[in-house]
Amino acid sequence: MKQNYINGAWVDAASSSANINPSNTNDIIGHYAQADAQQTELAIAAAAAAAPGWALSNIQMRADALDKIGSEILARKEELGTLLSREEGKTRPEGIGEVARAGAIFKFFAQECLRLRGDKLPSVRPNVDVEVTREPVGVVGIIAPWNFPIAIPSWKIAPALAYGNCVLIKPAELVPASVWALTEIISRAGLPPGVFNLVMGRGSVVGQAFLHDRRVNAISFTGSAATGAKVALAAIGRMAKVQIEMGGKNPLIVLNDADLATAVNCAVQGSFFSTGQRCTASSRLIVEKGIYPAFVAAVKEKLAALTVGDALGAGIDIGPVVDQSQLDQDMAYIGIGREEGATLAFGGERIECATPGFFLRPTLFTDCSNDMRISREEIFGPVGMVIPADSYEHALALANDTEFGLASGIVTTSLKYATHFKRHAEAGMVMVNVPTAGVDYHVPFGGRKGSSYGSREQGTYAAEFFTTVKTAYCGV
Ligand SMILES: NC(=O)C1=CN([C@@H]2O[C@H](COP(=O)(O)OP(=O)(O)OC[C@H]3O[C@@H](n4cnc5c(N)ncnc54)[C@H](OP(=O)(O)O)[C@@H]3O)[C@@H](O)[C@H]2O)C=CC1
Ligand SMILES: O=C(O)CCC(=O)C(=O)O
Repeated sequence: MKQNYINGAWVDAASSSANINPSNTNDIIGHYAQADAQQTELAIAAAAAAAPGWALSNIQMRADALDKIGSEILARKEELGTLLSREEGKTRPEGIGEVARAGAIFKFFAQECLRLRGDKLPSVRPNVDVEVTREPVGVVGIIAPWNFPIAIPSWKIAPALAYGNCVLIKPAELVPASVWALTEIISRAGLPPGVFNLVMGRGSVVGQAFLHDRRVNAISFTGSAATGAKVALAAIGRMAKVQIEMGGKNPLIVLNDADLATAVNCAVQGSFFSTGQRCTASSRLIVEKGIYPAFVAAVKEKLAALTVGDALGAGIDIGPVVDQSQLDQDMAYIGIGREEGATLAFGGERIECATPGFFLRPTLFTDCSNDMRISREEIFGPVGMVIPADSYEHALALANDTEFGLASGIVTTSLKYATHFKRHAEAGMVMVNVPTAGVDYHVPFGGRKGSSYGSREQGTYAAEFFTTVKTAYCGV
């Protein structure tokens, strides 16, 4: 059994769960510990005990530890990327790319340790000094999803540690191996016991314990909108700091003046790569009527040339869906699209490969309307849909007509429309002539409306969540 890591020690749990390769369900990657409520309580107690000391720890020591972690991740990116692809199903190049991103994130936050800033200001009163400083929040409970098994945990863990917080992390049950491997690296970085704790187990047990224990000062969650709403309510109910990243129904507008190759590349990458299992996926392609026929024909041609198969295979463009339940959800939405009257222009069926896995042909619906369920609800699979638009103004109105607001993209050669779109797209991240998915690691990540709640993740903006502001007045 791969153990949990609590208070600086590897510990067995009462039970374990099998981690299964979605490309080949005969391949069991390993058995991973499942903490119960009692073990989770021990982890919370360890983190709470370590917090006061870690909050005052030397910033050079924190920077060195994070830098060491980042270096080892980068040095082992091929091995760790292979493991990631084996457990999650994105292709090996995508897995290696994600691991490299995780390494870069640790190195970025290693430097951020050294850049903690404050303000010293004159007071409006005579003979008084005012100082504004940032302090750690304390213990941070991290609840992670399955679709980015190492990048999302890293962009929560690295800033938490950099700003002097203790960490409790619960990876998604479907993908414990990447965070376990990351923990093994962190365990050798010289952090005091209790500063970093891995608590693998069920959301309903471990996640719930984080949410309801007052010693956990902040909760950083990424996952579905349904779970996110429950997490937010529980955290706010006891006044814990909370940051929630959820889904999207991200539009990509293609205008008549777009470069066709750029439009097709953005659409195919954004909608179908990583098996469409990205919250930033382009799940609504809103296409102006003048370019619509050429665009649909070119996307279909590109989809026909893609190879679906074992995530670890050479030359594979699209790996499997993550598990049976996600595959069932994708197939159910394909059925819904047909019933709603959308045209099934490509795919729509499972694929048999050499190994038993959850393979689905990339699927394209055309002639969709924005009020169909497939245009409003997040599918989270390799299913794209094309919605015709009469004009730029019509396309923008359709793009903004959604419950979500994570990413929003446009493909155009017009500076006027690009500039207008950047200003008027109701989303946290706006993309012009680049795919909606695939973001930088050093700038803020997050959305609006039903996609996100709380302050932004990543880049220097992460300090907002992982620190708390103190204003000190001093009579002189
Ligand atoms: N905006 C963003 O940044 C991102 C959003 N997502 C969204 O995440 C979803 C896919 O991820 P998925 O893992 O299925 O999402 P879930 O919401 O099902 O799970 C996310 C995490 O929450 C845990 N959890 C489940 N129930 C509870 C609970 N009652 N209390 C506390 N924790 C709980 C899960 O644990 P368990 O291990 O038991 O499943 C998992 O670790 C998609 O909808 C996608 O859009 C994904 C990535 C990024
Ligand atoms: O698009 C990206 O690079 C990151 C997206 C992400 O975090 C997600 O889809 O869960």
